[in-house]
Amino acid sequence: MIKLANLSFGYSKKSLLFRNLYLDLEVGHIYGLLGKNGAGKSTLLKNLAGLVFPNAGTCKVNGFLASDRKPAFLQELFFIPEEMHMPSVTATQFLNNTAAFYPKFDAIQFHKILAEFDVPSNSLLNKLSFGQQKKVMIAFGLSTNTSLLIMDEPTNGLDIPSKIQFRKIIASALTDERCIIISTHQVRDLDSLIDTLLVLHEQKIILNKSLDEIGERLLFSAAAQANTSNILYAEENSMGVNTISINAQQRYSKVDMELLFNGLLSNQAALTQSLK
Ligand SMILES: Nc1ncnc2c1ncn2[C@@H]1O[C@H](COP(=O)(O)OP(=O)(O)OP(=O)(O)O)[C@@H](O)[C@H]1O
Repeated sequence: MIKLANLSFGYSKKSLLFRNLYLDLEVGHIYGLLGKNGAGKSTLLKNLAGLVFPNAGTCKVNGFLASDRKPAFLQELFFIPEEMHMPSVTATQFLNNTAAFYPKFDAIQFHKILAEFDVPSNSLLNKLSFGQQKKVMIAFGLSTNTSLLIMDEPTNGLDIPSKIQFRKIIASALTDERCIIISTHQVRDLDSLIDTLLVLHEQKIILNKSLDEIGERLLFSAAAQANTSNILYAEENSMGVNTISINAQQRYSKVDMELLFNGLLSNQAALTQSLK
């Protein structure tokens, strides 16, 4: 559904944010996009949404060049940016004005998600709190039922119960016809939600792997001290040490995304080699 080929992009030609990027993403998945501050996560998402254009290479979504911004491309895409300017209309008025752009929009679903999030549909959007505004856009984005839903830092501004609800609502919205991409710094917010991890680092996608594959190849453990052989990365904490090692015995462990992300930044070669 998404194909980036040889994509290079920079806000100035002299300093590229991405160089010769290749990336294939499919429907039926929830991707989590991680990267350090300034790595270019939001910019990558904007390339996918056709909001900025590559300097070289192509970005195709559903077969359309994102930069062409054809109606058939736009009606299958919903992008929730990190920060939004909300109009002075109610959620119901927003639906009446905007839903027509999305042929698969489901108004019942919209009101249902708003109710689950406990957001009033008759208050002016620009008078809602930041977290409530986010919830309205998440509810709207999900209800468009577009084949591509992109969310940039969606949990930023949500309180703890809402984050739990967010995970539940997103998980239930995934279908075989839909691809959801979520960028965040709050790795824990993606727990039990994403199935594939993308890591953007130093102009490249250095990881694009399902959590199942990661768990097959790597073993994540916590111990009083590092006592396993084949340790690829270790982080000490007050309780002992968290490690990533080669999963030679095919044991099950839950992928610790934060540990893996830190490990990739400090021992990229060994970890990516083990994940090949
Ligand atoms: N419109 C713009 N014009 C020029 N430079 C920009 C613009 N938008 C972003 N940048 C620069 O591009 C780089 C990547 O920014 P981007 O927002 O994509 O990173 P990010 O990974 O999403 O960061 P964060 O995690 O801090 O949100 C930064 O150095 C930023 O200053």
